[in-house]
Amino acid sequence: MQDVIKVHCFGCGSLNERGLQIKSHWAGPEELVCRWQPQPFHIGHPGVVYGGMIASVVDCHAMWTAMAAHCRDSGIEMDGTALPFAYVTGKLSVSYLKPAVIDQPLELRARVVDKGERRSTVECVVLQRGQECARAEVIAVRVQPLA
Ligand SMILES: CCCCCCCC(=O)SCCNC(=O)CCNC(=O)[C@H](O)C(C)(C)COP(=O)(O)OP(=O)(O)OC[C@H]1O[C@@H](n2cnc3c(N)ncnc32)[C@H](O)[C@@H]1OP(=O)(O)O
Repeated sequence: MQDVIKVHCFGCGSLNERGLQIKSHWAGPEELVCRWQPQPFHIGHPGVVYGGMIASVVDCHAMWTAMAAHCRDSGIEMDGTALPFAYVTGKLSVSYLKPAVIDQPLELRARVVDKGERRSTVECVVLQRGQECARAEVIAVRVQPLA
């Protein structure tokens, strides 16, 4: 999905060479998936991924989930042309359930579970080797495109 909209975002921006360059894609009618391989410098405790990095990946993937779901619901094509809106993070709440090891990829699975006029509540689970290591609830708020 990030292949068609090129941005500088630290999480997903293909134009940010120091960013995480995450990619989110639909995996079924409601769920978006993102796979991300932590790098050795994303470490917190020895061998364990720094929790703030997990929050960052969740944050960006959740915004894409809100954005993609809104485009789908509104019949807006994500074809590379500028979108008439942006989503920003209003709230990000992460529960860390198990340490995530640094040398294995993370899989994020997110979906919109509730939608207000401009707010989308996104639930995201973070899996490693099939085990849930974190779970998050993110509030994404639709705003005018940011310059
Ligand atoms: C393609 C690139 C992807 C980039 C992803 C980047 C992700 C980010 O890092 S974004 C940066 C971090 N976030 C920000 O800077 C946001 C800063 N905050 C703001 O700009 C504002 O407070 C903002 C826009 C969130 C809300 O302000 P405002 O537009 O006045 O909202 P308001 O009218 O009060 O509320 C709109 C809706 O959002 C909800 N809402 C707003 N803020 C919150 C919040 N903090 N918590 C929960 N719900 C909230 C309201 O309840 C309301 O819900 P509903 O649609 O159901 O009625």
